[in-house]
Amino acid sequence: MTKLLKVHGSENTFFLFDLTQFEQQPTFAEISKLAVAMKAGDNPDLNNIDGILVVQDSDHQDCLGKMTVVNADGSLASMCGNGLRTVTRYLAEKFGKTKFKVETQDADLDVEKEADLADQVPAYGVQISPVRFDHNDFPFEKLGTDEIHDQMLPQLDDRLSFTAIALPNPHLISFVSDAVLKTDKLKRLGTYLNGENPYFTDGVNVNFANILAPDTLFVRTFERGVGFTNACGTGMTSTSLAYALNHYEGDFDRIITVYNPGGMVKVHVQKTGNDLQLQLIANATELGTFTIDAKDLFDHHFAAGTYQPTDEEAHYQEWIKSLN
Ligand SMILES: N[C@@H](CCC[C@H](N)C(=O)O)C(=O)O
Repeated sequence: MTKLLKVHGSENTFFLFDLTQFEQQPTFAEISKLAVAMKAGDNPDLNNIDGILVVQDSDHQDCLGKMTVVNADGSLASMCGNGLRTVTRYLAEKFGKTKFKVETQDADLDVEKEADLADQVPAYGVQISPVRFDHNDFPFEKLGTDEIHDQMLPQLDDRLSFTAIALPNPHLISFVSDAVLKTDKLKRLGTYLNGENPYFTDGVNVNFANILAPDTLFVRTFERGVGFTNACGTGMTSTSLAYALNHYEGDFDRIITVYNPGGMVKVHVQKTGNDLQLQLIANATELGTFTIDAKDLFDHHFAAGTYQPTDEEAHYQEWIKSLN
């Protein structure tokens, strides 16, 4: 039987799919179709996911595994911060290690176990890298600039200023008022920039952030390949970096607290000269296991499978209540 583990980081929810359980591994084309079919189906245990996190063996030094991110629309993403925490927990428990590396598309990232946030709310810290600003590294064009640092882009909005950062998946960030957060501006901009448009031809994750207090943010993200999500790890990390670059001159070493619709994370942002180091720290929650015959899974006969929940979500929700 095939097992898929349902997980979340700040309610950014995925099926973690360990391909090492197969003698003959499925192709990414099959996994992309699986993500789309799960999302389109009417099974509430399966259709509320943001994507599939594929775990494979890695032959890179110190890496316990490799993570590949498949968005809910079947497209591939170069990185996923919330997903990486859940993959880190999975590999940590599988191999009995607390500090190691995980191979991702563009980098082997340092990951580690952190202190639990509360009883049965385990937390992990993951490095987010590389950091890119230049339009040659992640496509944006016709905006009249090679990099976008807290600047007005009248092509996109007549009032907001923006920063663009790739980690290495692409993010557009705007610091907005609470009033703007309550409008449909994020939905309209996110939908536009992830459809056919002349500026971000490969789409972009769009993040609107509200500054709640010094080093404390609320971030909402319209994700490429997904739409609105409860939280986007690289979105919150890129937004924390944009905040620190806007507020601190020279070198800095700050812990930014970021609230999101699904919970709260900490982002450690460090700048030393030209070197930028980013770490995302928050929960890695296991919601349940979906067990199904491989043929039924890839034929999308999901009714043939069974879903067994854990009781971790109740503990996570208790922790959320304790934040208020
Ligand atoms: N939710 C993720 C980012 C997922 C990838 C994104 N949809 C993209 O296509 O870039 C995160 O937690 O970082």
